[in-house]
Amino acid sequence: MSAPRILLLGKDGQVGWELQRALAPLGELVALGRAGGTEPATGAPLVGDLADLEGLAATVPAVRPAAIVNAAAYTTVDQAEREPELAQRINADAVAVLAQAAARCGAWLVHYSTDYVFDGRGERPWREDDPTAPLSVYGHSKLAGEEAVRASGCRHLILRTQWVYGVRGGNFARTMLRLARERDVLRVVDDQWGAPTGADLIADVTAHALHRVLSAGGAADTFSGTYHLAAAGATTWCGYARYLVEQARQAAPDAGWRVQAIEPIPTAAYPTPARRPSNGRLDTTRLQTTFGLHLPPWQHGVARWVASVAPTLRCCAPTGTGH
Ligand SMILES: NC(=O)C1=CN([C@@H]2O[C@H](COP(=O)(O)OP(=O)(O)OC[C@H]3O[C@@H](n4cnc5c(N)ncnc54)[C@H](OP(=O)(O)O)[C@@H]3O)[C@@H](O)[C@H]2O)C=CC1
Ligand SMILES: Cc1cn([C@H]2C[C@H](O)[C@@H](COP(=O)(O)OP(=O)(O)O[C@H]3O[C@@H](C)C(=O)[C@@H](O)[C@H]3O)O2)c(=O)[nH]c1=O
Repeated sequence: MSAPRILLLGKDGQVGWELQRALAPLGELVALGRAGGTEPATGAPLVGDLADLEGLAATVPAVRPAAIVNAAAYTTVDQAEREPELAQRINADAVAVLAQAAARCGAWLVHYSTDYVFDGRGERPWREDDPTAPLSVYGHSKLAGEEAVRASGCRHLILRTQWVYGVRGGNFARTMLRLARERDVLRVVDDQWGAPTGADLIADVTAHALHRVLSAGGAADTFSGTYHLAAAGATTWCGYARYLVEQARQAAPDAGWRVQAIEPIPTAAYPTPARRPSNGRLDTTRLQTTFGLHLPPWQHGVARWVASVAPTLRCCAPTGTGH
């Protein structure tokens, strides 16, 4: 039997970058960024821009994948409040196109969603079937994407994750390490809870789960559904920032650290255009029991990530005093 074809969209994002590595052993990977590419066998043009709905619809049958993994998304949470139509187009309309195309050609669709589909009430970790009630345009658009996948009837894995950091692209961790070298005091919200989750962990778990479903034959349908995927444990953005800076100071003591204090503040003291959930904790029991996984504590991945970026901190210590 020939190796299954996997169509990856969003190959240049934090998760997409790690997926290129993690999915490669599973089959023949056709990985597209926004600029698209060409079909390996025929040379036909392939569309990777999720805003091009027609092109996207034509790309899936041209590739004839066994699975589509969609890591492309509109992820700038505050900007989405000003661009709701674009967020909806990328995070929902394009996802609907992918899901319908997957249903037509019998492909699996792996799609990522977020803790921001919840309103953040209470303290109990959210389970997959808890009621959703997004607080932001981004959250609404991601929930609409989820609903489009379910409505299409395609076999799917919707993986809700959170607080992602990776070696590619911007993220909260990178911002904190920059600010800690520019400012004496950082003020960071201490009443929003979640688990920082590495793009590498997300990609590895995706590959593991996808391998299981692609090799399960007729029994695979039972895997189709929504799963929470986050590192174990929970902290606040402030707890996360403190851990990051502590680890980074140890890994790169000569990187020009300026910060003297990381002060905990309430959400109200850091106003943003988008509202964010206070409780974003995700209960990952379903994923762990279904796929026989054990997810590591969030500190493990963060410490590894800091070690990987430490050499760049040393060589790029900021020299200015800017605030
Ligand atoms: N980042 C996070 O903290 C979290 C992310 N998620 C979800 O995980 C998934 C992966 O996120 P992550 O890797 O962190 O996100 P990134 O923002 O790192 O990557 C998203 C990718 O999508 C691309 N993209 C944006 N618009 C388009 C478009 N119109 N056509 C094609 N590509 C486009 C971006 O390209 P470009 O750089 O050119 O804009 C980027 O490469 C997403 O579904 C996201 O919603 C869930 C929870 C938390
Ligand atoms: C820079 C900064 C942020 N903050 C706060 C603002 C906000 O409440 C929190 C996180 O800010 P960010 O904007 O970096 O993170 P944000 O973009 O909200 O991160 C989210 O991204 C999307 C894609 C998701 O799906 C979520 O799971 C989550 O990861 O930290 C401070 O308190 N102090 C600071 O100096």
